Amino acid sequence: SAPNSVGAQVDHKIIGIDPGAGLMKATEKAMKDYDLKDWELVEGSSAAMTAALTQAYKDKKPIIVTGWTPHWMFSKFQMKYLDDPKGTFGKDEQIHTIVRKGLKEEQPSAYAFLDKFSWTPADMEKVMLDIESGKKPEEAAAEWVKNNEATVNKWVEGIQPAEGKKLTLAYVAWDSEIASTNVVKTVLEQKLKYKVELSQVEAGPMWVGVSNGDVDGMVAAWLPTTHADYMEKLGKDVEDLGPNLQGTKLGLAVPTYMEINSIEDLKK
Ligand SMILES: C[SH](C)CC(=O)O
Repeated sequence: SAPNSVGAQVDHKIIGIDPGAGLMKATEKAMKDYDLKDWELVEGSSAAMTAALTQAYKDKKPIIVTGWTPHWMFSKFQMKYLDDPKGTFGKDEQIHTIVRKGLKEEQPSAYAFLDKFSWTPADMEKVMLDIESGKKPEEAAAEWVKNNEATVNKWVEGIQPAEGKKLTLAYVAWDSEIASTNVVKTVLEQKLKYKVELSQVEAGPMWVGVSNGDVDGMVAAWLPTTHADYMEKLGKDVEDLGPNLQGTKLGLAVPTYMEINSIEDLKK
């Protein structure tokens, strides 16, 4: 590509996240669909990607990252998704709550709440931004629960507290799921008196843990496309309680100070 092409400017690198994320599979597919032969998708983690983005943005340097909505990067920075004319990244998706088989019989209160839990991208982004600006996840979650009493009470209305019973939730350290899982933990503990343990794992082990009953559930299933592989393999061994958030989005994201507007522009 030309010496001052965007490829040359970013050393033909797209800064990705953990390899098990569906977003990474979608990006690999996009690199094929758009024939980005000499490009590399850098594997790492959500934290490493946001650190690289923060540094590049501070230095007003070009950077292309695997992005998703909800995410604080779109409110903290001036960011834009690259157009995806081939539709590789799919359309609006949802985040689902998935629980182990048997939870309904053994932990009816937790099951009833997890079935009711649902909130908006704005709710999630508020908690994410508080965590990004330095609050501990449990603090940001407790604050959101305190400030959203009406919503929370609707979630737990008529559900019997489960004094001291134990519950384990799995999640992957994506900024969005750190926020949602801590809010769910706070409600289970404060309102339903469960003792909740969080298990931070990669995406594959998260799905496997719920399917074999090692963990009680998770609120981190990006469907229908992003986690389609996991759902295909393990869907019959879990119970899908449906969406807890509507209107997610995946794609390649860049600071608005970059001229490019489409994935097609990466080929030049
Ligand atoms: C990075 S998104 C939160 C989820 C996924 O891509 O699997």
